[in-house]
Amino acid sequence: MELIKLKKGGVMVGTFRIYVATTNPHKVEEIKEIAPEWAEILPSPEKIEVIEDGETFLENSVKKAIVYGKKLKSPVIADDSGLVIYSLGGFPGVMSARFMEEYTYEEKMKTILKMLEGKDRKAAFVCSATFFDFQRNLLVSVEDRVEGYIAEEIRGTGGFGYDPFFVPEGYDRTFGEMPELKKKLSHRSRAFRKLFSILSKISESESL
Ligand SMILES: O=c1[nH]c(=O)c2ncn([C@@H]3O[C@H](COP(=O)(O)OP(=O)(O)OP(=O)(O)O)[C@@H](O)[C@H]3O)c2[nH]1
Ligand SMILES: [Mg+2]
Repeated sequence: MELIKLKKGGVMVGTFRIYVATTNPHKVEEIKEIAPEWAEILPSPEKIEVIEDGETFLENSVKKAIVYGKKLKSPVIADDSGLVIYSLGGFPGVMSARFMEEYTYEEKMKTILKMLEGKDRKAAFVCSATFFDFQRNLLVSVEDRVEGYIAEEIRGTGGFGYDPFFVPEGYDRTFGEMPELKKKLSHRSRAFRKLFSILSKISESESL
């Protein structure tokens, strides 16, 4: 059975509805911006509690996809992502959201800037993107990252989370100062472009 019934004689005959297994609306917006025309990306109709006890972005991404996919009985995509600072041993990593959870991102970033005094500032954003189709018991996971460094100060108000102090490689402005470039450069757009391209290939192979 074709994964994505979209084309008859090369003509688009429909879209493939996919819910995003997330509580983070910024993620839904960023995934929508890069999704292919055949994918109808929607926020989950319900917020489902997922204990993110995985040690890696991959484990948490797969867990979110399976928990939401089983509950919604619909195809879903999930994203577990975070900031990795190499000189701090990969901190905050999978704890990026839970680090100083009760504080603002401004306060979180100020604390990390203090931790980085005199240290190497190389960092990366990492995103593990997972597709899960409950009916077909099909799960696909990919991961990608954007390398960069932590700026000396917080700059810009675009994007979300730690964007205002992350400078992607090859640029001198933070994601917070150039949110429009995230679409091209970010860990999320890279990971989900990879994922959507794999799903297209699976669908094409099934219709062969
Ligand atoms: O500045 C940022 N720009 C980004 O593009 C980005 N992507 C992830 N993150 C940070 O990493 C954690 C995600 O944690 P996370 O994957 O568990 O997501 P979340 O808890 O927000 O929602 P959910 O998907 O788990 O429901 C959060 O602290 C985010 O701030 C980012 N920060
Ligand atoms: Mg989370």
